[in-house]
Amino acid sequence: MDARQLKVEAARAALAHVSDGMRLGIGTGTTAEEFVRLLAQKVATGFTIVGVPTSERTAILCRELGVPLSDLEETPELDLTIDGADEVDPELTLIKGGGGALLREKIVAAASARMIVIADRSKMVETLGRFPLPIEVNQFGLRATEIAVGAAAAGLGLSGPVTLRMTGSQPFVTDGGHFILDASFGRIPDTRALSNALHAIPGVVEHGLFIGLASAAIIAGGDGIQTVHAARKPGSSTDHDVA
Ligand SMILES: O=C[C@H](O)[C@H](O)[C@H](O)COP(=O)(O)O
Repeated sequence: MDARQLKVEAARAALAHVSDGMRLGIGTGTTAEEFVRLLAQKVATGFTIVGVPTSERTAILCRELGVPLSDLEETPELDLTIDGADEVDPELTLIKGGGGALLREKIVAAASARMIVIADRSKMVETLGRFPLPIEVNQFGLRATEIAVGAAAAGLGLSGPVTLRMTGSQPFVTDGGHFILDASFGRIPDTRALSNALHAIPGVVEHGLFIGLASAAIIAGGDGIQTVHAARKPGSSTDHDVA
């Protein structure tokens, strides 16, 4: 099975958790897009859901395929969010934001009673950090924020290049109008400490560590589907908690 087929299988397994009438957070990225395609097929047969997209990109695909949409103003509490991830560890702490949607994704996940992550097995790691950590920052004071991010990491014994994400010759701009710094710190043994340190920097809008948000991960591999459940009650401890 190729990588795309694995994403489709994870998305298909997640669809089984979607019930008629649900208020659904809809993620961003290539895996989430496979979910949208399958969801649209179900909607076409009369299945009723309302979706809150986590990016303009996802909203466009949903509209094209006829998936009914709402937003968090109209529908501030969601039953379930289905989203992809860049890395997933055994505790279901995630790195997200490879597609630049981490801020809206985190807001939507936090507004959901449950979050199910869908991914192919290549995203499972023992310790997060192989994938550079996306950090969404205000455009104002970019250089100062970049230096503060490096210093915060150094305080935790982490180091590595922090680079401004580009699209061609221009900085990548998120749906919220911010920039993204990609931080290649390598292994992140204490995700909560890094989360707290990054949140203490005024120019940091949000970061791509999702702690305590995922309830389950549906992981597709060549040998089938594995569902990993979170050990703790989701929402009881989030990445905004002080350690
Ligand atoms: O900002 C993008 C998101 O966090 C994506 O969910 C993540 O990058 C995974 O994307 P993909 O399914 O394309 O690997």
